Amino acid sequence: MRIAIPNKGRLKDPAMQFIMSVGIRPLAGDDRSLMIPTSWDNTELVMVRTEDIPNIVEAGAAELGITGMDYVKEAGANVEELVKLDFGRSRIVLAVPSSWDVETLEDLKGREIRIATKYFNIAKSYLNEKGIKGRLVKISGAAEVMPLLGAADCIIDVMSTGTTLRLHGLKPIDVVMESHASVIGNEGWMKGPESERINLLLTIMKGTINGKGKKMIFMNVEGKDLEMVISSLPAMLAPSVSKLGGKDAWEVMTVAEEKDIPEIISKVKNSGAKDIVILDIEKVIK
Ligand SMILES: Nc1ncnc2c1ncn2[C@@H]1O[C@H](COP(=O)(O)OP(=O)(O)OP(=O)(O)O)[C@@H](O)[C@H]1O
Ligand SMILES: O=P(O)(O)OC[C@H]1O[C@H](OP(=O)(O)OP(=O)(O)O)[C@H](O)[C@@H]1O
Ligand SMILES: [Mg+2]
Repeated sequence: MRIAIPNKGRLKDPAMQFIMSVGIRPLAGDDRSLMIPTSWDNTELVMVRTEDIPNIVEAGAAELGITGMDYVKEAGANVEELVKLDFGRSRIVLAVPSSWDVETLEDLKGREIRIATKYFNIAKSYLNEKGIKGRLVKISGAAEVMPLLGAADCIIDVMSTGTTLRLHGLKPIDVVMESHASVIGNEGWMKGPESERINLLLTIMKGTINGKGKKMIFMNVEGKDLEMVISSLPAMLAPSVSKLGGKDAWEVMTVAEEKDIPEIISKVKNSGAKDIVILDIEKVIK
């Protein structure tokens, strides 16, 4: 099985970290190697450009890939979004010069504008859908400088904090699309010879995401305090309680969100819990 992951850009590191957290370890090859065998049998990582991954997966050259959904849409690739990931979030916006007396899309109607973008296809269907007359200027990056240069009037580009837009005298007036990174698959993966292994891998990937930000908490509680401690705990279903040998004491175990841990510690300690142990959760497979 082949998994295509970005070899450059801002999705490269989080994608590799995600693959490793799933339990797939790249087996050291040359730093510049673009095909890397892994600790999983017959599973290799193919290191390619983020924007090429939708086409590579559509062609079946890799069964799975990690890329941005903006690039999936731009490529118009026939692939399936299989696992939504928690990185690569971005917003593609239409931005115009701040000096323009234009606040909404409506204000642009009737004007002939030139729009610089690397998202040519996304921009084309956006303009059609919104009924805006615009000539697209295809560029490969640094879109924000194009209006300053006079190469275009406006841009359609990625914005995250908005700093780059401001720095170049631009303001966003509409969100064209919201994007995030995902694991994508070839449409035919369910019928392919690798389908069982892919399915298992997807289950583990989802389990890894479910486990993020969750902790397991163990504590010892005397019988007289048990009810009070249990009532102050969250749980996926209910806390599990087991008797400690020989005395009226219990071990209580539950799963909680990391952000709730300080409050839980304070509550259960005040209710009489002792020997509180908190452990990381690697995966939660449902
Ligand atoms: N602030 C951001 N700027 C650009 N892309 C972002 C940002 N935040 C998230 N992304 C997402 O990351 C992906 C961009 O990856 P890509 O490797 O093409 O660009 P990059 O990191 O800017 O590298 P380069 O432009 O140098 O090739 C897209 O899916 C995009 O939506
Ligand atoms: O809203 P901000 O927080 O300022 O971030 C957005 C900027 O970051 C990216 O540029 P990048 O550095 O990837 O350069 P590129 O345009 O050449 O890809 C993106 O293309 C914007 O220019
Ligand atoms: Mg970039």
